[in-house]
Amino acid sequence: MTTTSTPHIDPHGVEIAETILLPGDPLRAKFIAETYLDGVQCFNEVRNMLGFTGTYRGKQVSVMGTGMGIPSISLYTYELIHFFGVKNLVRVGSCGAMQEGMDLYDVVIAQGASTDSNYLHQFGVPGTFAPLSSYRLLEQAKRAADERGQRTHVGNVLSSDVFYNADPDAMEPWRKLGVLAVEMESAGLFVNAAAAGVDALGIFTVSDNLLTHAQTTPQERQTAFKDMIEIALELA
Ligand SMILES: O=P(O)(O)O[C@H]1O[C@H](CO)[C@@H](O)[C@H]1O
Ligand SMILES: O=c1cc[nH]c(=O)[nH]1
Repeated sequence: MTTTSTPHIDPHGVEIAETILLPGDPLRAKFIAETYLDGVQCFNEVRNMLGFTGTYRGKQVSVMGTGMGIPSISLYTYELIHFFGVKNLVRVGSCGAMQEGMDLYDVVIAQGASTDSNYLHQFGVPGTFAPLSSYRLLEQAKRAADERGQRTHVGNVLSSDVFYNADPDAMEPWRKLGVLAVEMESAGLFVNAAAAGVDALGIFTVSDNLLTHAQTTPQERQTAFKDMIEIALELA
């Protein structure tokens, strides 16, 4: 790749790995880099959307914040894929669980991402496109989780444009269709990956339970999601 910078990413000569972990929170990206990677170099500070490259068990891997919502993750992943040659994009996020039997800190792996966003309309399909994760990455992540004895929920998530919904029952139709959890980015990531022929996955930690209203603290959202991060790093 010959690109040196884009409007939102300026790596100033630092390489970006083919595999990247993508938390919404740039401070979670910094935490992951400082906690798990060796030989870390910062590759992006534009808009404080911190990105880092290092090695994990000898393999090069990058990690970068995406911001919140489909518009934000979509522009960063478009640039990472089309200008910097990134091939495996693994979102590591928090989510709100909406099915019985899901506890705080459980790990959710997205097989697909339904959405209430208009982002997919630009692709002009004469129907509804189902944004799916990469089967290869999904299988690897599930295997890594099983080997750790980690309880996981695999299935559909909802990538919503709305965090504070005017309708208190807005999640009910999705819940009735078996959607496991709500977050705000994966459908944009998955359709960008599909359009470019690269691989993407979403792995989440349950930070909120929409049925019981239990929730984790802001500090925990930044640093306490160890299982999800360690599973994602197995994909490097
Ligand atoms: O923890 P992150 O990765 O930011 O993900 C979730 O948290 C944010 C909302 O608090 C949204 O970005 C949602 O998708
Ligand atoms: O309820 C939640 C929790 C995390 N992220 C979301 O988008 N919603």
